[in-house]
Amino acid sequence: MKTLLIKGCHIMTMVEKEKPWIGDILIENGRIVRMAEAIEASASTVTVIEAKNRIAMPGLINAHNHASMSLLRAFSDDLKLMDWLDKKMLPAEARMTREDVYWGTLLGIAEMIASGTTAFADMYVHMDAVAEAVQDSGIRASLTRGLVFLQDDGGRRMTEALDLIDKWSGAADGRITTMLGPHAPYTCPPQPLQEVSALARSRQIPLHIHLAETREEVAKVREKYNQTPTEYLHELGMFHDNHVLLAHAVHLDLEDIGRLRGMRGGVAHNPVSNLKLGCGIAPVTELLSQGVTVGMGTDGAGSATTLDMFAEIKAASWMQKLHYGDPTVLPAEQVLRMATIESAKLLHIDHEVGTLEVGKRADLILIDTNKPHLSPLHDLHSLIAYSATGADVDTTIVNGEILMRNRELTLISWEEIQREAAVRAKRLVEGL
Ligand SMILES: N[C@@H](CCSC[C@H]1O[C@@H](n2cnc3c(=O)[nH]cnc32)[C@H](O)[C@@H]1O)C(=O)O
Ligand SMILES: [Zn+2]
Repeated sequence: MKTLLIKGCHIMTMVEKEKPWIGDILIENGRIVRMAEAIEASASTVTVIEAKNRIAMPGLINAHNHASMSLLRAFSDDLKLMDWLDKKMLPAEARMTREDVYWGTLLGIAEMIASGTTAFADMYVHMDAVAEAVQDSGIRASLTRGLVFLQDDGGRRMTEALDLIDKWSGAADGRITTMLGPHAPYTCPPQPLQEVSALARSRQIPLHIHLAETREEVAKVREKYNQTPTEYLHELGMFHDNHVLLAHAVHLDLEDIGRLRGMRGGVAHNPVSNLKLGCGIAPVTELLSQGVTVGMGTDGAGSATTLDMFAEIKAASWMQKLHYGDPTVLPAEQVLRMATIESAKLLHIDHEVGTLEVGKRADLILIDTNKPHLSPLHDLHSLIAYSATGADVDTTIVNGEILMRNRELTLISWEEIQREAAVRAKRLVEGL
């Protein structure tokens, strides 16, 4: 039996309104089996982590990503989203081989593990390679083959999407789950969108889609269908009896927010990507007040340039405070819950992860507070939300397995990833 004992840490469970306390965490066979003030190591205990000055919290969950786009980081910044996508990303992506996607995804995963992310939702191509990277690295992920329906491809994308689901759902000790991923309202006409929604409903597969990211998108959809993007999806019946993960949801009017009320799934807020692309401020406070689940993601490193969820946590809270001119909006504990348990709900894995609770999977991180910018220890939620960065995470654990210890990756080799990524990244963007 694999046993891990973490001793003497501040335990921040992220269960609503629970105050942090100091104690030990016992992990057996990938699950948290006990949390108490003092737990003695037994003979079968394999590993003991002395965690004085550390804060233990649930691993962060990145609810919207294209991990392999890490290969395109800092290649074409400061462009409008549609130019960025059409002129830079899509041509570079058209060159990507399966091996490129494997190494690109590992690059993204290395960054995620090193900044305290233990699960992510990914929409991309060559998803077999993404799944293999998830399997090899020990992280958890919800995977979907992105479906753009602009040209007839003889059903190839859809076949790949279904193959991913059949082959990888529940794989890697249950670390891999899958979704169906129509890309966005402006790349998916009504008929295929309706078909994918119906298929998702009949097979009870969650959906993952971009929504209302830019003003241009709103104008495009208005011109084509005389509807808002949210209305378009709603009228097609997508939200009816489907779990839907909506990425962005920046441009929603009050009626749109009403359309999302009571939906299964919810919104993945990507504040840094929205800021950097000048998209706008998503109506997070209104969505929350209507009871819509709001989690958090980074989007690909091609736009956000970093996969550090601590940057998203700060941006999310500060954007709402700025928007309302009110510092009481989106407080520390709530924004941390968005990056953990609320994101877990979007990935449909909240029964297993997202809080530190006995019986749940041991997906957790240790943050080293023995640093000037993390002292003193007044309110730990505030400290983590507003002062910590990904580089303060010193240990990352998924399913009870240590993926990073004292900032050293354990299962994957940074040297190898760096070497492979550098060569591939160069080839992908040559001449673009
Ligand atoms: N191009 C693929 C579909 C890939 S799905 C994931 C796509 O989302 C794209 N993407 C990344 N970030 C964003 C974003 O912020 N908005 C819209 N699309 C994005 C990304 O470039 C990638 O092409 C095909 O035709 O089969
Ligand atoms: Zn995206």
